[in-house]
Amino acid sequence: MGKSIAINAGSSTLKYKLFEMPSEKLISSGDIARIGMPDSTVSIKYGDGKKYKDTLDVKDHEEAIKLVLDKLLSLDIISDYNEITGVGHRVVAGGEEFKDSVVITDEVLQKLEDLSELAPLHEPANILGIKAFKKILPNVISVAVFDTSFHTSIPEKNYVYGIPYEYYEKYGARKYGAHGTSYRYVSGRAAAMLGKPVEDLKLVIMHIGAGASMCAVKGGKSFDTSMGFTPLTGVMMATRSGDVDPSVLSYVMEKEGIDKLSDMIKILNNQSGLLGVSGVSADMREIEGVQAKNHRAYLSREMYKNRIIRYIGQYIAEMNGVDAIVFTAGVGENDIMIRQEVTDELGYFGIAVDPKKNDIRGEERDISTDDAKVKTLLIPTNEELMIVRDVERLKDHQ
Ligand SMILES: Nc1ncnc2c1ncn2[C@@H]1O[C@H](COP(=O)(O)OP(=O)(O)O)[C@@H](O)[C@H]1O
Ligand SMILES: CC(=O)OP(=O)(O)O
Ligand SMILES: [Mg+2]
Repeated sequence: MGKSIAINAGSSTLKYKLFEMPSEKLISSGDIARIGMPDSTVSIKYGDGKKYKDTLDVKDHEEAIKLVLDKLLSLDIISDYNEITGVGHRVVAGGEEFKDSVVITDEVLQKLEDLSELAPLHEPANILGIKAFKKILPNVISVAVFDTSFHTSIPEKNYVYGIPYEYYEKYGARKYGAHGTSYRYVSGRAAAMLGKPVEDLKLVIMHIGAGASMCAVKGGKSFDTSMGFTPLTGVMMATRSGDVDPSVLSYVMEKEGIDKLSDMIKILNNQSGLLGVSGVSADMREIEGVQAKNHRAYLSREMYKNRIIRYIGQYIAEMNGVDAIVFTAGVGENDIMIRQEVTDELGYFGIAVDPKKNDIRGEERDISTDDAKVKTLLIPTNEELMIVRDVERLKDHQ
């Protein structure tokens, strides 16, 4: 018996879950959201139904990690850090090196630092979390669980870019994808809900939050996904552009007098997407609050939806069929209107959502109409559960 904690640093959030292991009983969960934006929110659940909530400005992931470490003790969730006997970290990029979760040694940590370029918004925060917990718990097992692992099944034809092949061979310039731990969890739950073996299913999963991606899961394995070499491509996101013709970059750089391509890529990562198009906010809730009177906010939301619709069509074609589509992550789990509006465009495929069943947030449910040919499921993701399971698995193999 022991307690394992999973740390999940997203682009705008820091989430944790503390489990009693091996029973997988949830002891506490916490979510710091809107990191780097005004009025960040802190929400912690612990004890028997106790809740702690606060609104303050959390400027970066370093502050967020300090806050989590502080609250674990000050709210009496644990009385000593040493009660924690396993730590698992979400790490976004594993490159071609890490195909499975791994115990973090100094050598592994160095390799993660080297991979930072593959997930510039995430890997530095993931590494901060690893170091902060190593400092207070130097002798406790610490495991990295990679977003990219689930995507190692993607066939070559889907991960090689149409650029000179030597760039892949020499530098690993290929599609790696992200959100794989979420896709792993959600595809398992989808199969359970549909009462069929995952091996027999074709799924399109939409992990749409601040970071957003889509995955075609065929027979339980990732077949294609929308994020690329880094988590910048694919659908449009909170601050990330999604797919763009690369020629736009050099053209705009010349016009705007931007000298370095890395600066332009930063604009695509941090100042684009919902934020860049609307000029209002990166947060879908704020966009929805003003879209009726602000055309750019309305447009940004229309674009967000349209990119999702486009990829659903693409993945149904690529898999030559689909049994179910699944909504998950911040927007997917909570935004009733987005789910309705997206699926309303997909009637041709036999997809139809029942507005009554869809009137729900953050709970597992089949939201399709009774006669829908293709099911639409709402499945809250649980990356943290997959993370502590991997800690447990690797504990025995240390
Ligand atoms: N009720 C809601 N309606 C619409 N969007 C929401 C709602 N609740 C949360 N979101 C969106 O979810 C996003 C966060 O998604 P999440 O998956 O938790 O974060 P991250 O991508 O940082 O891991 C935020 O951008 C927020 O706008
Ligand atoms: C990879 C990625 O974009 O993650 P998140 O959605 O947690 O920001
Ligand atoms: Mg996330």
